[in-house]
Amino acid sequence: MKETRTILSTTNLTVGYKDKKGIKPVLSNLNLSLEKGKLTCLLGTNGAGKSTLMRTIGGIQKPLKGEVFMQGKPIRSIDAKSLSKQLSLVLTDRIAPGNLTVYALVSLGRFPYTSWLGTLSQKDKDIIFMAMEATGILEFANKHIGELSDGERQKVMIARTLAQDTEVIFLDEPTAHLDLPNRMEIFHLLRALAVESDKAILLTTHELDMALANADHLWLINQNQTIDSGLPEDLVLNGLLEEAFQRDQLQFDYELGTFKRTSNQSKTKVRLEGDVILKRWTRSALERAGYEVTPDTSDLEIKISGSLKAPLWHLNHNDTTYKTIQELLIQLNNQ
Ligand SMILES: Nc1ncnc2c1ncn2[C@@H]1O[C@H](COP(=O)(O)OP(=O)(O)OP(=O)(O)O)[C@@H](O)[C@H]1O
Repeated sequence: MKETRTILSTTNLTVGYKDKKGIKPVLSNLNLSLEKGKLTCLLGTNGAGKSTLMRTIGGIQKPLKGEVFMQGKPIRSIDAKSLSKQLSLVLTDRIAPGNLTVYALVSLGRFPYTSWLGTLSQKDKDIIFMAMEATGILEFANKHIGELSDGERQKVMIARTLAQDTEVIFLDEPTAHLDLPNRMEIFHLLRALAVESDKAILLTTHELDMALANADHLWLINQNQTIDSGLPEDLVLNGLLEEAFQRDQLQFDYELGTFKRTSNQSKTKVRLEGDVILKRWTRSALERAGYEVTPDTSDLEIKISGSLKAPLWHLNHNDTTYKTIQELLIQLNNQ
C-alpha cells in the first residue's frame, strides 16, 4: 500500500469568530490536506483569513465547525505537550521578550523535550546549534532580542521553531521584515527543510513571486471564502490566482507572473521584435509609459538588436537607432 503523505487534514472546517452579536465565519467548508516533504504557501488578500486559519489548524483557536486532524487524530484530543512535539507555530503578533538573549530564546524551542527543570542535554544543545547555524544567527547568539533588527528577530523566531524539531511547521509571514536576499534565503531554507527533512511547512505570505517560485503547493483563499489548493502553476494557468486577487483595474500578466494596473484609456499600440529578455524590459518601460505592446503588425514598430550588454533600439517611424530605453521613450514622447 502507498504511504500517505498527508500529515494534517481538515474536514468541513469553518473558521471564524463568535461573540455576543453572533457568529462570524471567515472561511467555510474547508477540506484541506497538508503533506510531508512539501512547502505550502497560504495566499490571500488582507483580512481574507490567513492568520485565523493558521491559528485554528494550529490548535490555538476553536473551529466554528468541522474538525482538524493531526496524523489522523482530532487535534482537540491531543494534549498541549504532545502537540508541541508535532507542530510548531510562529506568529508575527507574538513579540519575543526583549530581555532574553538570542541563545535563550532559541533554547525555548526545546521546552517540549526537557524536564520541568529545563536542563538541556547535549542533543538539545546540538539541535539548538544547528538551528542557529541554518538561520545564520550564530554571530549574535549572546545579543538581547531587544537589540536586534526586525529581520534578525524574524530569523531568531524561525531558529526557535527549527529547534522545536516538529514534523509540521506553521509560519505567519516569516519574511515580512526581510530584504530581498534574506527573503530569498528564508524561502530557500524553508523549502530545503521541507524536502530534506520531510517536514510539512505551511507559511503565509503576501509575496506572490516568492510563493510562485518556491512553493510546492498553494492554498489560495478565493472570493467565496473558501480555499483552492494545487500546484502554483496550475492555479496560475486555470485563472484561479487572478480571480483570488481580482480588483478593478488590476490584471494578472501571464507572461511576467505579476499583477499590473490597467486603464480604460485607449493606448498607442507598438510591436516589438528582438531578443526575449530585451523585449521583456522594453515592454515593461513602454507599458508604464502608457503604450500597449501588441504581437500584431502596428504602425509603430521597434526592432531591438545588438547584445544584452549593448542593445540598440530601432524605431521604424524615423529610422533612427537609440542606445537606451530612456532615449527611445524621450523620442516617443516628442512625436
Ligand atoms: N479577534 C477577532 N475577532 C473578530 N474578528 C476578527 C478577529 N481577528 C480577526 N478578525 C477578522 O477576521 C477576518 C480575517 O482576519 P485575519 O487576521 O485572519 O486575516 P489575514 O488574511 O491574516 O489578514 P492580513 O493579510 O491583513 O494579515 C478579518 O475580517 C478580521 O477583521
